[in-house]
Amino acid sequence: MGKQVNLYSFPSVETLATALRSYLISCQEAGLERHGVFKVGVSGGSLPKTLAQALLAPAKDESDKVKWESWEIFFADERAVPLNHEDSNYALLKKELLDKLPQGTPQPTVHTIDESVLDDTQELADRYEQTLVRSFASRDSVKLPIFDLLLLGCGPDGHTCSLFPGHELLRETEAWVSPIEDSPKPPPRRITLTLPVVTHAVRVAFVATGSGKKEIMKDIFEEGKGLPCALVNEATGERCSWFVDNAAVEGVSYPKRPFSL
Ligand SMILES: O=C1O[C@H](COP(=O)(O)O)[C@@H](O)[C@H](O)[C@H]1O
Repeated sequence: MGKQVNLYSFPSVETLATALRSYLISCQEAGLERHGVFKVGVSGGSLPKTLAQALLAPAKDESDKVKWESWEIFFADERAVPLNHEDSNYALLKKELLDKLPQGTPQPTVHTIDESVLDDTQELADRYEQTLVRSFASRDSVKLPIFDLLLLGCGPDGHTCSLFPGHELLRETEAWVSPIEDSPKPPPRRITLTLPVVTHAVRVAFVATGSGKKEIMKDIFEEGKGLPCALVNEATGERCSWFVDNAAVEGVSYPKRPFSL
């Protein structure tokens, strides 16, 4: 396992959210410096709620400002459902965060899936890949997109994005976005960023909270076991940071670091 992965553990989700805010602002500023925008991929599951806690807090000062107008938001994975469906990762982000932005806040650019091709997951993935090509290819490497930041979750089975343990998709080397028709977690039909895209990001941050995650955290950090989250750790090393609460890492021997930027 990549020895330098940063594991930050906090006594509460509230303290985690405060640190996550500082981290996001620093990634935002680095993105702005790099290419004048901040390109971030977000996940579904429990992440949007914690993200909202981090980002909806009022700025302490000018240097703590979320520059929403510079944010280009993509989805690390998405379910093949309409954008207003309760299983949609976009709908979740909208409900938890986007709809709660104070009135008058400049809007981020949000890149959603093309709802007109939901019945064909390969086409859905191809069209989302084209969305990435339009945004990334001209400025970044055309071989792989380079996200400024990917915000990922960790499922209780060690999955991240819609990359599941033991699934053949973990061996994908060409596509940027792939379809999956047999997700073990419902709904079964989804699209996901592939592992090479995930591990190519400038920074990767996992957010995992609650005691329900502690067994899988032991597996990921102590044995790896080829779990998708462990594969990301191994490939990204110090570019990867985990924001967890103490409950999620109870009994995990991997050294925790005090949070610093
Ligand atoms: O199905 C999914 O699950 C993962 C993990 O979710 P969590 O609720 O355990 O945080 C999530 O990251 C992914 O985006 C989602 O589609």
